[in-house]
Amino acid sequence: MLSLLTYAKTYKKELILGPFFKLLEAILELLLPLYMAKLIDEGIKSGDTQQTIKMAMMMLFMSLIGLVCVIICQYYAARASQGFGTELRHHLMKKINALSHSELDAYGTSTLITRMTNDINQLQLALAMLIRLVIRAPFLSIGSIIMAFYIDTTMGIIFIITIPIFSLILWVIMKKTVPLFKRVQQKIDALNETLKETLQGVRVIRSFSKQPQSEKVFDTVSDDLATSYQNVSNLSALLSPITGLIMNGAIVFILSAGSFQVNTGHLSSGEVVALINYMTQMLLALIVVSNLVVIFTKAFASATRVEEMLETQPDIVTTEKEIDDSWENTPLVSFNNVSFQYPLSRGYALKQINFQLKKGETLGIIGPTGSGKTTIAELINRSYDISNGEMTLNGIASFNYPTGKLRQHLGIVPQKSTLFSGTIKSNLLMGNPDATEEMCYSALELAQCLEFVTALPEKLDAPVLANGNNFSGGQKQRLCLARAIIKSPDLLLLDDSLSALDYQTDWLIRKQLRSVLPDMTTIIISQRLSSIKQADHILVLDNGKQVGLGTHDELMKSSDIYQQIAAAQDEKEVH
Ligand SMILES: Nc1ncnc2c1ncn2[C@@H]1O[C@H](COP(=O)(O)OP(=O)(O)OP(=O)(O)O)[C@@H](O)[C@H]1O
Repeated sequence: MLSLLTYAKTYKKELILGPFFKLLEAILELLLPLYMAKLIDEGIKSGDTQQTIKMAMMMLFMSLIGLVCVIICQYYAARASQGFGTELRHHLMKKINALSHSELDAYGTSTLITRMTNDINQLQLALAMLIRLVIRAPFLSIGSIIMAFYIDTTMGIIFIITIPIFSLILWVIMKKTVPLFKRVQQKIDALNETLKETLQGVRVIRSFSKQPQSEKVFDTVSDDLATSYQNVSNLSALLSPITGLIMNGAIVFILSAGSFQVNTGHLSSGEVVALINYMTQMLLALIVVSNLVVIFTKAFASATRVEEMLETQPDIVTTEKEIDDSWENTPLVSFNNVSFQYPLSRGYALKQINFQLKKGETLGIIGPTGSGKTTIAELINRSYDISNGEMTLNGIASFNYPTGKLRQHLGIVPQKSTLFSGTIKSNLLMGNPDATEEMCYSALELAQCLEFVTALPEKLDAPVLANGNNFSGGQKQRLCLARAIIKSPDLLLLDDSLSALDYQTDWLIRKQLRSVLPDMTTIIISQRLSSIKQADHILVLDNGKQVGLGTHDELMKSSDIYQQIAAAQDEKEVH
């Protein structure tokens, strides 16, 4: 947990001055009961009005100074804790962006969200409390004991006896709550996961009228979280009454022993009032300590989860070597006996794949569902690294190609169209932040979406809802294509990304791409033969194996599977 404090290093001043001002306030608070005793013994009891007013004014003045110190401390605590949280979130986001797809799959989206929000909030709270209370509370507890000894040794011993009893109770409760807090965090992850799935699939759930079942699943997960919270709360709730019981018992003892000592002349009544004040101060300080224990227990569980992420070493290693970044080399893309196995999966998704692609050429990839087509795109993008064989891009072995540089040359249109909330323009600028309006319109024209975008009243500034939910499947695909084209990539990868379009639009897009960007190397993954028929090379996959490579005419003679696909699609077109 301490290692995370490095993210607060820019707030050294706040981390030192915050506790310092709180300490000043605690010293003043510790002196107040002494003045109270003087006010009673030397002022009220002796009927000395001047001394009473003097002491009262002194107490008021000290309280006002204390108030100023508290305000300054709160300010520093807020600055440091919020700044620390922001810094931590920034580094966590950076780490998430550096993780490979397999690592992200292993964590899951929900836990990433919980760690980014709930866990960092807990850590922010812990830092604020550290500044505000971690010195003040023990200082007040110890100071109260010293002041009690200063007034009367016997009374000081009563203060001392309460400490180990209290600490034992704290220790027992803490030992039991730490694992429960960890469980609560896991349940929050589970709730987020269910919520995410339900919201993402809300249309499907409604279309199948499965709302009652979906609510039942949600209720189960929600009840589970409530039960875990209840278990923790039941234990934590024991803290206040137990500490209150012990301390109030001690006050009763002070009162009875004190009244006896007042009668024998060993203590003044003002000193008994001061002792009760010190006992109350210690009581409150110890309750604060117990609350701090709860806050730090939660923060400890959160810190472990945040540290785990920050310490994860991305399995896609990128070197910073100087490389030839020209994308003029031949072959531009080469697979040499490439095999690949997804982490945690049993078999190979791709086995011994071989093909070469020159600049400006087009490769079509076809094959039944699950045959490994998307996996090839994932390997080229270095979302995953190959397991065996050799893959070169621009003549450089993939392992040596820094991912950041590599991806600048790629334009990928994924199978699942993903748009982000904002405007059409903001989505296009993701492809090329420097693109002018003219470039935006040219890309939209190439992707055959100029017509529907210009028909919108706001045109390029038309709003895009989260996931592009205000556009049709085909419109989303074309906007994603425009986003990829606008960066003028050296290699365009279309992963079944024109499937929602009619044959005419699909054909028009390919024709336009060929005539406007003749030098662009393209890989078209498709289930439709018509989309890849014209390609310079066609790779046929079946169950991860390469079962054909050639032109359409060659494959029509040599590949059984290709012939079967052609026959099936011909038949479909006839029907
Ligand atoms: N993230 C993953 N983890 C484990 N296995 C995966 C993962 N993604 C895909 N696979 C498996 O790898 C194989 C190839 O999947 P891939 O997505 O490449 O097929 P595809 O030919 O693109 O299929 P489709 O035409 O349906 O999109 C499948 O058996 C699939 O179950």
